[in-house]
Amino acid sequence: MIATVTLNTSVDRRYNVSEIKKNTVQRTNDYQATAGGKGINVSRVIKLLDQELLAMGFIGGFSGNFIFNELEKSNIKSDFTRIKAATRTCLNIIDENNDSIEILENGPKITEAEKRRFLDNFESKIKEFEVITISGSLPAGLENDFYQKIIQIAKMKNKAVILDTSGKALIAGLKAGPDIIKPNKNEIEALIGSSIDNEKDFLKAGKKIQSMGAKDIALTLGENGMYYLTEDILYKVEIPKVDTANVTGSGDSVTAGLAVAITEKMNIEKMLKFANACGVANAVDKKTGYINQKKVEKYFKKIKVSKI
Ligand SMILES: Nc1ncnc2c1ncn2[C@@H]1O[C@H](COP(=O)(O)OP(=O)(O)OP(=O)(O)O)[C@@H](O)[C@H]1O
Ligand SMILES: O=P(O)(O)OC[C@@]1(O)O[C@H](CO)[C@@H](O)[C@@H]1O
Repeated sequence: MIATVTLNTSVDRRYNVSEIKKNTVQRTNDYQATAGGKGINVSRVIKLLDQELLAMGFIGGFSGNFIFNELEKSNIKSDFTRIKAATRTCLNIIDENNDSIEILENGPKITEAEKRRFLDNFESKIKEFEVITISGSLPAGLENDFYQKIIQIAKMKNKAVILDTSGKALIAGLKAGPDIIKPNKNEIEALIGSSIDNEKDFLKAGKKIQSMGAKDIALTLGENGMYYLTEDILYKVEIPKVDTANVTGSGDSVTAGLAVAITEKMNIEKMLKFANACGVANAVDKKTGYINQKKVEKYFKKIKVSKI
């Protein structure tokens, strides 16, 4: 079974407007609230790919109940740690040209007792999991090494870990040796402090990040596909040009695809095609963190993976 860890869950609110304007009231009928936070998107996509999973993390307040109920409706098993503070809300406002503004709340304060309850519960369940995905920012009150602690628990039992986070949480998480990290361009540039403009730049950055503890690095590049670096091989993944509807959650769909690929023991080239097909399928759909299996199959056939 796959476990998804979302410590900073969120009610994601999408608003589509004709034009994003300042200093005026805008009304719309085209809006939606979804259960979100990166790992919740990962959970939904894993479920849409027909894999068994357990969603873990923190939820609190009405917004936390919303997330719990939405997962129940989708038949996604969850085992959240309830917190006193309320789960956050994140906004995504999209105009007719698909330009968007995202406003992300930092998230609730987690207490010492809540932290302990989560870690104890995670540790008690670890033997049930084959792959663990860990996604998103850390809510307030959690130290930067919290993901590191979770990964250490997983690696003690030889479980595969995919980590998708940024900044100090990523730097600390690397120390515990995640099997795959999934940064996007901004995240990897922030991590190494220089820009990545070509394969050579990525190879240099990737080797440095591997020396910090990561095994494989999946660098997602939006419409430009992905680079994937293992211990000794750099792969380039080329994806088809598509008309996008909402790219939010595409990275999470890639994480879901990677987790499913590991569970199904796909070879690396198939895994890269499959994960990117999930990313593209999410990008063409209006819903956040959502894929249609038929579209995944369609894009899978159009994706090219080459060794560099
Ligand atoms: N405009 C696009 N057209 C086609 N495919 C896309 C597009 N944007 C993203 N994808 C697919 O999704 C993958 C992940 O995208 P991206 O690099 O934007 O991730 P991300 O920034 O982590 O996303 P998010 O944080 O919103 O989940 C890409 O590698 C690609 O396969
Ligand atoms: O604050 P985080 O956890 O980094 O990001 C949260 C978030 O922007 O990521 C998802 C897209 O990947 C959205 O559904 C969600 O609201």
